[in-house]
Amino acid sequence: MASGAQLIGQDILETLEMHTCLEPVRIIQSGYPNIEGTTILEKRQFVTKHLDHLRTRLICEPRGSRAMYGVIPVKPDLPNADMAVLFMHNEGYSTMCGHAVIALGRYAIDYGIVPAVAPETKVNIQCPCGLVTVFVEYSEGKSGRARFISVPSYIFSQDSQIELPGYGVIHYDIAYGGAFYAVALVTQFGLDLKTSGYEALRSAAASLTELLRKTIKLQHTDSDLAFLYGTILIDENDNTEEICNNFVVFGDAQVDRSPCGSGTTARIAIQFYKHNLKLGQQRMFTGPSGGKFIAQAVKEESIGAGKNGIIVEVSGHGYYSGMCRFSHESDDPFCDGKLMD
Ligand SMILES: O=C(O)[C@H]1NCC[C@@H]1O
Repeated sequence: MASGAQLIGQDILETLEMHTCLEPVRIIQSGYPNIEGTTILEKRQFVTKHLDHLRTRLICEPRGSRAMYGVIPVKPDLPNADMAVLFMHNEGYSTMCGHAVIALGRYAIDYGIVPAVAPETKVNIQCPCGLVTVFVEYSEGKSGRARFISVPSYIFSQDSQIELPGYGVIHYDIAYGGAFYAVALVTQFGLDLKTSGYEALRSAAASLTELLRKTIKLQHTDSDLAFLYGTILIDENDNTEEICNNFVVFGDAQVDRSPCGSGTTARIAIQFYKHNLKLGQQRMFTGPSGGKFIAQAVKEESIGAGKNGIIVEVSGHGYYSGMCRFSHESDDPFCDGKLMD
């Protein structure tokens, strides 16, 4: 096909495509209508209520897939934020996303949102969960690896158990890392992270998430954040120097290809508060793609009500993979996309 071919259809949406450890980061560049709201959580409510057809159009098939993940840049409402973002996935809008902020750190430099500073550029990104600071390596005109400092992570509940039909009694913790995750040992499901198939792992984790969403009540000072985002299946290496494996299933049975940045911060909180990790001690995490993050507990901080949380740093590398221009035709019965397998 000749380059410069004309795009047929209407309402062009332009995106920049990145990924971190294979987990997609589809960043809206143009075509989104004005997003109303003063605070970032009001903006998140606005897109949920009024613009969700654009999320499904961009995230679901045929433009995306069950595994697609997107970012909508919005105007920040915190004075020290360089940029603000909403995150979207196959079911709705996330409150935190580590793999995306790792990619967005580079994007902020390369697309002129912040001036590049060598050897490391600081970018403050306002996320629905709060302000996340990203430090991006920069040398010889090129941005690279990034480390982010997240909002405080903490254990919400620990050593709980529930009867999960088809699997038996499952013991789990719930931890917060900008979003709430259930964390459970994979062996309880009769599975193994290295040898069990992807589908078996996905459906085990999704079943636990679904049951817990129906049965437990989470609390957060912002009620918009008080929901269970997903489940992290882990193996028994919290107290060793081995690589920690994360199999993270979030949204509607969406499998994170990366080790999951926010899940990693939640997991570090569990390791730290269960005395399996000290301040400053680094751990390597890997996910289904084999891509790796390095994380460490940086310091404790009060989260109110006499409780402490842990500030976690996670590092990884995001990469550019292209740009897209999407359209739709008004007589297309699938113009707003559909979630398939
Ligand atoms: O890295 C993360 O935090 C995200 N990846 C997909 C699910 C989470 O939002």
